[in-house]
Amino acid sequence: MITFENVSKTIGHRPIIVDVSFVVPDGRVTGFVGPNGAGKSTSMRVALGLTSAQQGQALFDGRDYRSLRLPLREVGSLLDARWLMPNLRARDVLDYCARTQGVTPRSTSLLALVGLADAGDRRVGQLSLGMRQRLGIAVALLGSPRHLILDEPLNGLDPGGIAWLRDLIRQLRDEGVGILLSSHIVSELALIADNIVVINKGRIVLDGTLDELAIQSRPHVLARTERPDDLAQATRARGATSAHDVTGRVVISGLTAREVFHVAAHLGIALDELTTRERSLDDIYRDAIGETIIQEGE
Ligand SMILES: Nc1ncnc2c1ncn2[C@@H]1O[C@H](COP(=O)(O)OP(=O)(O)OP(=O)(O)O)[C@@H](O)[C@H]1O
Repeated sequence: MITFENVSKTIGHRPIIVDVSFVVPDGRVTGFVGPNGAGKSTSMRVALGLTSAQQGQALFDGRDYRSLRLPLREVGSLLDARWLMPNLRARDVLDYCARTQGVTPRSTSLLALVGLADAGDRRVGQLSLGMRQRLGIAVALLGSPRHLILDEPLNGLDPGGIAWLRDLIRQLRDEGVGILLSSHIVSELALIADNIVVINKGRIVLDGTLDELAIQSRPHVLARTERPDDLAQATRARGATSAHDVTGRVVISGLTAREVFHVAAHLGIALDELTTRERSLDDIYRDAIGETIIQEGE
């Protein structure tokens, strides 16, 4: 298990991550999502001992990364595939990392696993971004680690590569590996993650299983009328929550479309549009990061 315990990091006077706490359980995929600059990479870099935090700690089964004697055997990571030495051949990168980490070299089987069987003799600098991502994943898997930290691993992969990596991640999860996987796109994570942790402006703003988040997906009724304030007020009087979206529609939760229709009819409010919208995981995410299109009514 990976545990982030109240991790805070400031650069200059600027808080970069603030009191970050969450758990990456074994045998689960934890999706780590947030907008650009939210603090995902910094949290991962703190965990991997690449940068220090002023407060708190991240532990792998209770141990600090820097205290691990042969880290590659316990923690695999892919932060930025551009770091890979450009002049080395792909096979040599794997052999070099294996030798320095006390891990049995198995470059041929790993290159095959990540779909680079024919590229082992090519220099890293000649590989495409997607191919370097695949090589980086091979490096992460060298020591058959129990924990994986993957920063935007789907970047640069073509649709076939994305499907391949999802399958590989599921397979590793089923073998008991605890995987922390970052992305900007929550719907992309929903296809693979068991848990979702949302970070925004350096703070964790949502943390739950996909099932827990699904419970929050209450449907909304959207109504367009020339008397939006009257309709919003009338539905609130019936115990609903109502707001206006940026297109001027009234957004009502807590009543069905049929009930909204009756409220409007009772007051003689003409409706130009009445629809029900499920709240997607993306809506919940956007609410959490304060990007929702819904503005609270008066
Ligand atoms: N070495 C640094 N010096 C100054 N600011 C930094 C440094 N490293 C990161 N930051 C700032 O910290 C904030 C968080 O960056 P971080 O890379 O962790 O975000 P992120 O969520 O991974 O973003 P992205 O999705 O764009 O990769 C950003 O505002 C970034 O500019």
